[in-house]
Amino acid sequence: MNSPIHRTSRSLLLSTVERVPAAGTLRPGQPLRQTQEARGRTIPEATVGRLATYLRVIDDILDDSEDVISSDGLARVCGVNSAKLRKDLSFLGSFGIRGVGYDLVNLRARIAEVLGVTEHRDVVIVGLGNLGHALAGYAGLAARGFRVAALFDIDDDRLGERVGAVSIRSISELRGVVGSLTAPIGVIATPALAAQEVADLLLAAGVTSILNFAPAVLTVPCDIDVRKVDLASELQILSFLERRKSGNHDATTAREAVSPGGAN
Ligand SMILES: NC(=O)c1ccc[n+]([C@@H]2O[C@H](COP(=O)([O-])OP(=O)(O)OC[C@H]3O[C@@H](n4cnc5c(N)ncnc54)[C@H](O)[C@@H]3O)[C@@H](O)[C@H]2O)c1
Repeated sequence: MNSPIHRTSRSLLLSTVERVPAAGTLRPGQPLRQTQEARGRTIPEATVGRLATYLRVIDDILDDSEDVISSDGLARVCGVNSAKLRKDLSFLGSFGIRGVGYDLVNLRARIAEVLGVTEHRDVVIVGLGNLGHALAGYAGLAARGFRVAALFDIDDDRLGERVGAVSIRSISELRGVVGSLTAPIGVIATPALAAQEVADLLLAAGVTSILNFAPAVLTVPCDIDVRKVDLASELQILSFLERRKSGNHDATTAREAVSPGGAN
């Protein structure tokens, strides 16, 4: 692979943006209008992370048959302050109904569009051990707009085993199966030593977004997005912040550096 550059973080370019009418002019159920104005606006990565939280919370609220909520109320249930929520949502357009609150149906549609989950997005999981099984069987994926489209493992003993509605296939089938999907996200749940090899297979099959659970740094071209999930690192950060509570100066001054988003 030419000029490999490892990437784990960047701001996200909002390239297919439409801007909705100004606050007070949007009625519940009114379709969003497209303008040129917001094309190319950059959404900070921390905001994107919080948008996912807002989407989940809005789904819960809509399940309770509420379709309008005040800005303070939405901020409270999302666990952020209302200034931050308003700033985040300003990247999407305006959804406020003056004196009433947010139109949740339109707001949900807009967030889902920005996150690319208006239709189910395919996910393929490689490595169906303990973690892979848990991920593949996680009902929350479907609820949040993702479809487990294919499962792959190198272990012959696992082939054909069903996890939910999907059978585990041989890793040798990955290229053909994944190549037939539309913009799938690849999830790596193999041992660390196999992670780079698996990433290379996913890239060769056309995958451009990878969620890596293996404790390994992946080398990928600069146009590939890699997100890493590391439970142990998160625990280490909490451990670090725990020191802060006991008055440790280093932890106090570095808090912003480890928790820039602060949404969760
Ligand atoms: N990010 C986190 O928070 C977190 C938490 C737990 C585990 N992990 C990591 O997730 C990975 C999986 O953990 P686990 O407990 O499920 O391990 P596991 O040993 O139970 O499962 C690993 C699976 O990967 C398969 N595999 C190995 N090489 C492969 C290859 N080249 N192609 C396809 N499949 C391959 C194995 O056959 C096995 O089924 C490990 O790297 C572990 O360190 C991360």
